[in-house]
Amino acid sequence: MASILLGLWVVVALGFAWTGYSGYCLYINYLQACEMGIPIRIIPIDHLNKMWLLVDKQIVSLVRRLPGVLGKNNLTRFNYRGWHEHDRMRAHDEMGDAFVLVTPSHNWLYIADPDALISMYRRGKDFPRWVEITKMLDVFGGPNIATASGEQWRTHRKVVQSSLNERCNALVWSEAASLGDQMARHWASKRMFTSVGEDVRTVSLNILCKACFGQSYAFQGHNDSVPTSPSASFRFSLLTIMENVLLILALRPRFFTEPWLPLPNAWRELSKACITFREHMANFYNQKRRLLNENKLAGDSTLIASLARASQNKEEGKSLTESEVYGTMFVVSFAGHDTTAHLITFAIFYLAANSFVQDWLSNELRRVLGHRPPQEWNYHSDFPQLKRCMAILYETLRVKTLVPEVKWTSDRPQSLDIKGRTLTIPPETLVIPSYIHVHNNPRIWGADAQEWRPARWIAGSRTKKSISIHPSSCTLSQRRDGPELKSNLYDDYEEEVLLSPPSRGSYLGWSEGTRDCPGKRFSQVEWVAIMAALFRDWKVEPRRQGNETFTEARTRVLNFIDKNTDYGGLLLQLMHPESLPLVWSSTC
Ligand code: HEM
Repeated sequence: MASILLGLWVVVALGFAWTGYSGYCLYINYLQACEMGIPIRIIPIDHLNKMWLLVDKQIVSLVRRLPGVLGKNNLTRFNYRGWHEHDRMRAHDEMGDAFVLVTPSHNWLYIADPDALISMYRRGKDFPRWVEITKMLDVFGGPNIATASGEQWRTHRKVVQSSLNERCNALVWSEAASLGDQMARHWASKRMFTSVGEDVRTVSLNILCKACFGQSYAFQGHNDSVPTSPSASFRFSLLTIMENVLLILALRPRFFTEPWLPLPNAWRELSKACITFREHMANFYNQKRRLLNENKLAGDSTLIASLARASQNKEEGKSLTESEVYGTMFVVSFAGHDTTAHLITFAIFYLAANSFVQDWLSNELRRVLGHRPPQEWNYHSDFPQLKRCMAILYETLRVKTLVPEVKWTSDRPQSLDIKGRTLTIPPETLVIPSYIHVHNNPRIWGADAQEWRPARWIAGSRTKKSISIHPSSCTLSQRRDGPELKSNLYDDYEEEVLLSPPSRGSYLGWSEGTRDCPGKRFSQVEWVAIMAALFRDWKVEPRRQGNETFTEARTRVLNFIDKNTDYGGLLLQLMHPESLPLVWSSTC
């Protein structure tokens, strides 16, 4: 009894001590934030407190039920993952181009001025990535390309970039076209389907496995897939890990593999997945290392071959440890497949709600690809012509920017000009590009900035004069004056030009500066080939409910996208796409 009381007393005392210490840190951070002279909001818990990450939304939704200010305050507005997705433009509209959220751990400075952002990206040394956030990704080894900094990061970046080359892109193209085609046929065989989220993830993971790890898998639809072969189990283990990524990042894989812990069955499955994933990574790596030692790796430029070479490199500053190799394999798997997959899922739902955009897209696909089967599509000649496919990618990533970024000032104060005023930012301040505000700003994108309208990225003959100089010189009104989609008037294909973003700093989908996304081209090639395979000969619609008209169904889909956009794990995604059934049919 005495020991229980003592235990309770210790817990309560620790609770008080922690609260007192948090309050003190919050006060110090508040004083520092005041020095910037910009609007301030105070929140009690840091966004990236690991335990908070697991329960933030549940707790906030409970607190919201309380009456008055108890339920409506800074905690319920700003203190959970993805708050900005729900708040949209409000915060910056209320507080201007820069404001700060004060937490006990750090001050979070949000910036929405594109000029200030681009100058921040250009000064990569003054505003490096805050690797503490990505360090969570060192779960299967590391440091890796996403978590290292300085010289160590440069070595990682060179290795990864050297393998994500044009040869890799050509491989991505043919694999994506073939798998996209298999997926389209699978959906057509069901006609009504709900597995878009899982199937698209399978396809994008298979492409990544082929292009980066040299492992080829045929498409298997969701529920049809049983991990029968050792190779397929790699894919399943990675998918299981991705689905539970937050749990793994918070508790680490070791927790799940401790045999003596009484874990629920679902967690035991996760434990198996972690072990299997590790075994596969080791097999892939050892296989390449053996080939390298036997001088049989020449001509293999896959990521895993480059990693094996780097691990055997004896030159100082150019070699990677085995743990770094595994860390990079995991991070590239994570960064390279969920991103594209979530974006394609959004696009399929947008297209289901916009049949005239599907017609616009398939006109281009038929003109460029004719009746050629996917295995005859050519990366070098076909890909650059599929501008409408790219427009749909740019537009989807504009309205659904998946990857949140965090930079910081490290151990020094930094100054940054924001709309003609120089802001002095204290050391250790986190700096967040407010991409939602930048990407939805009507002053940059026009009055319809909040709408998903891919044609804004295409300039046609009516804008020919300005586009013949340079696409990015196209003005806002010329962008708005793009091809009239609904009537499909526009057949003067020769003159279509894919536009660049209106100005630097106005489009942040793949980030900017030295730490931008090295997989940008990979994802573009993958996207275009999948879209081509899906929409040249097929179309998608929402399954109608009762006597619902097309317009009513369209509104339902658009509302569904709005309501279900959230951070499931670390990325923005469409939650529960399976709850809105779609119909897939041939247009031939
Ligand atoms: C549409 C798909 C994609 C989007 C929107 C995207 C976006 C981004 C963004 C915004 C960053 C910077 C994150 C930060 O600063 O914290 C990033 C980094 C990264 N991305 Fe992507 N990405 C995509 C696809 C890919 C693919 C296909 C790969 C690999 C095959 C990849 C590999 C990486 C890696 C390794 C990094 C870390 C780079 C570094 O720290 O130097 N990404 N990505």
